[in-house]
Amino acid sequence: MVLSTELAQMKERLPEWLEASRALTAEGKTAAYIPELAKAPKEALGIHILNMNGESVSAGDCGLVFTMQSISKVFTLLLALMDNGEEVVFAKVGKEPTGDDFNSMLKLELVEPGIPFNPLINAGAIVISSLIHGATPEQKSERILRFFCELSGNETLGYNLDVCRSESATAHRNRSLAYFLKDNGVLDDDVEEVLDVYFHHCSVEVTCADLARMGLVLACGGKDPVTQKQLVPRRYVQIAKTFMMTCGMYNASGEFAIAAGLPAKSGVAGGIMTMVPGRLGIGVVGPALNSKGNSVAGVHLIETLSREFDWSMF
Ligand SMILES: NC(=O)CC[C@H](N)C(=O)O
Repeated sequence: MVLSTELAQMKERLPEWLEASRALTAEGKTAAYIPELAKAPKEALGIHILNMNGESVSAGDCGLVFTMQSISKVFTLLLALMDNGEEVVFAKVGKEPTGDDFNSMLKLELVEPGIPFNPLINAGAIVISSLIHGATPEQKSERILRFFCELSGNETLGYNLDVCRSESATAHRNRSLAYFLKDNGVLDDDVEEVLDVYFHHCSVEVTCADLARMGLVLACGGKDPVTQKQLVPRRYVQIAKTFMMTCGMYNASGEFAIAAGLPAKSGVAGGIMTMVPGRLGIGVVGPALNSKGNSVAGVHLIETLSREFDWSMF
């Protein structure tokens, strides 16, 4: 009841807030280090918000299709935890934010034992890709895609292979990270095979509505509120949401936690998945990024909504 009132208020004000945030896209840039991502419409901004009763509101360019990029790391972490358990996963990746860029190598050399600080930076997510069960890279990717389909309630999710190839062709930094990890004894598998899995899950295409649904499952402790199916153990969802709060917005996570106070995960295609725990799933896209790699207008829009509706968890 209360929620419906909230959604009705949102529906009314959302277009105005969205346009105010859209103005910030002029300050941002699309990701250029993956050439295919540079083609995204820079001034686009869209949002979809879904509640547990299946009611939703959306505004702006919510029909835009984009690749998940780093948002996928939250879900590969969940699958790796389901495949291996906490002990195995956290022997290979840490639990701490880095304060460095998402693709930084710095701490891998500086801090013993040379494992990635957390599963949401590139180095950590590459290790997580290697922990997904499957006999071949294709089988691992297939399991990941199925899992994403289940969580989004969208059986038609697939890859953007142009983005996948574009990333693979220019992934000098991620290759360096992976070889470094191999040398540190953190990666057991063949580097190119692990990267193949990583590039594929980063290039899964979604809309804001898909992200909102996936966020809602996390907001509900791993239970799909539509089907009432427990898709992920609650404990693992707790872990994933904690990482989203501490590391989900890269090295702007502290700033975002203060401004919005919500678990969130961004990707370099401009997507942000966030949630109001126990209540709402939210998907946002705005391909123009700030210097930390987060959607400049998307961050502003979520911060506005959180302030207006007093969503901060703190
Ligand atoms: N921050 C991101 O979204 C990074 C994901 C991207 N695929 C990369 O590895 O660089």
